[in-house]
Amino acid sequence: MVIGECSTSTAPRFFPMSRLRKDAAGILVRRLSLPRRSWASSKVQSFRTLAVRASNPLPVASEASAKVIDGKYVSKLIRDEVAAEVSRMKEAIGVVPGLAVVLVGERKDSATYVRNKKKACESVGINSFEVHLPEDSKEEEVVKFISGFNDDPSVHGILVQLPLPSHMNEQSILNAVSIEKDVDGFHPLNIGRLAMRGREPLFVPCTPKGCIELLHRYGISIKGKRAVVIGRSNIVGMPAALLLQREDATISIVHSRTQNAEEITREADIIIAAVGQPNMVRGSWIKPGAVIIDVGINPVEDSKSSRGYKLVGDVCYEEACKVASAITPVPGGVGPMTIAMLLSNTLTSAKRVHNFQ
Ligand SMILES: NC(=O)C1=CN([C@@H]2O[C@H](COP(=O)(O)OP(=O)(O)OC[C@H]3O[C@@H](n4cnc5c(N)ncnc54)[C@H](OP(=O)(O)O)[C@@H]3O)[C@@H](O)[C@H]2O)C=CC1
Ligand SMILES: Nc1nc(=O)c2c([nH]1)NC[C@@H]1CN(c3ccc(C(=O)N[C@@H](CCC(=O)O)C(=O)O)cc3)C=[N+]21
Repeated sequence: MVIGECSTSTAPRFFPMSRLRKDAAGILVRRLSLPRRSWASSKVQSFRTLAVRASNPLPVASEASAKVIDGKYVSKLIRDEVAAEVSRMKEAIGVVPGLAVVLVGERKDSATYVRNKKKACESVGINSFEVHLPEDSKEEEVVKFISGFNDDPSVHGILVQLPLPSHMNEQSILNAVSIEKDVDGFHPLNIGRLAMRGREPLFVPCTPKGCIELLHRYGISIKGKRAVVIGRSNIVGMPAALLLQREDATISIVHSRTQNAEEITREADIIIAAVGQPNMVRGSWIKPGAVIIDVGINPVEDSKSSRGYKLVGDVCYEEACKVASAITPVPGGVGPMTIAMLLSNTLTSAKRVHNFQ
């Protein structure tokens, strides 16, 4: 068996993509023009019923198939909104938001992510700046570039691509990013404010923010729900749990030392999986009707793909979609939302510094 393979038995009944797209478009486009809390349509309602069932499980037929939460589609909507705001701002006050990306080393995946971020900036009219430093750079050199971007008024957001080479102290480098330009939301002051009642961070980390945005845009209520976050990293799991808590969910966090991960996860109405273990969450871990947000991006061997590998999530999609009421795919789920949130945070930063409403 290939590492990370989960179910190869009965093929699940997927919604045809064309129908799904149409469905999602019908729901989401309408909702965008309304305040978030009053997004009400019969389609939203019927979807919500599915999600709410989670707290009162009903038997699910073997043919059951979860709704696909289409992150690619929603991220496109958000990018269109950002593009419209960027051009409105440019016309009104002549300011174009700018994002600086700092890449250190030669990791291929990091280089791809940075290239994608650059393309995404271009697509919405945000200026992008990039510095690429060699693997053996000194920490002070990285900090010097960050300081330059901190002082540059045409830069409104700074992102230091992670992971950094192992000889570098990630903490001191991230601390060097001005909190006003911390569009990744990784500065301890931003995270601290996220954790405190009545305090507002300047920026919320992009991936967790993207997860919550997907739940909102699909009309899935969070308040009072039991949510389990699998993973407690500083960049995904921990801020995801804090955000869910701010949305009035009751949270459990599962990590590598958790003894009864499956049992705890099976209690959840909402699962956010951010582990980095291909297909770890199996069908048996999921309460019928639960909503699943799969953050994991794991390359697994695939001789059928021209790249020699394919990307899979932390959740066994084929099994999960027979039990859950809704699920994000990998790819095409949380990943594109992360980039959309980065663009949105950069726009917010530029608006804030220029006091542009
Ligand atoms: N879609 C997107 O935009 C993004 C996707 N990712 C992906 O999300 C995944 C997680 O990323 P990241 O948070 O950075 O990863 P980290 O490796 O930093 O954290 C992984 C977390 O999972 C926990 N964990 C590891 N193994 C197990 C296990 N067997 N059971 C329970 N918990 C476990 C770890 O526990 P412990 O703390 O005890 O070590 C840790 O808290 C990766 O696949 C990554 O590629 C990441 C960022 C953005
Ligand atoms: N400072 C910093 N901020 C980050 O936000 C950050 C980081 N460092 N380091 C690495 C992780 C990972 N990450 C992803 C972003 C987009 C996709 C994405 O768009 N994925 C596509 C697939 C892309 C493909 O096919 O290769 C998808 O899921 O559909 C994935 C992963 C951001 N991260």
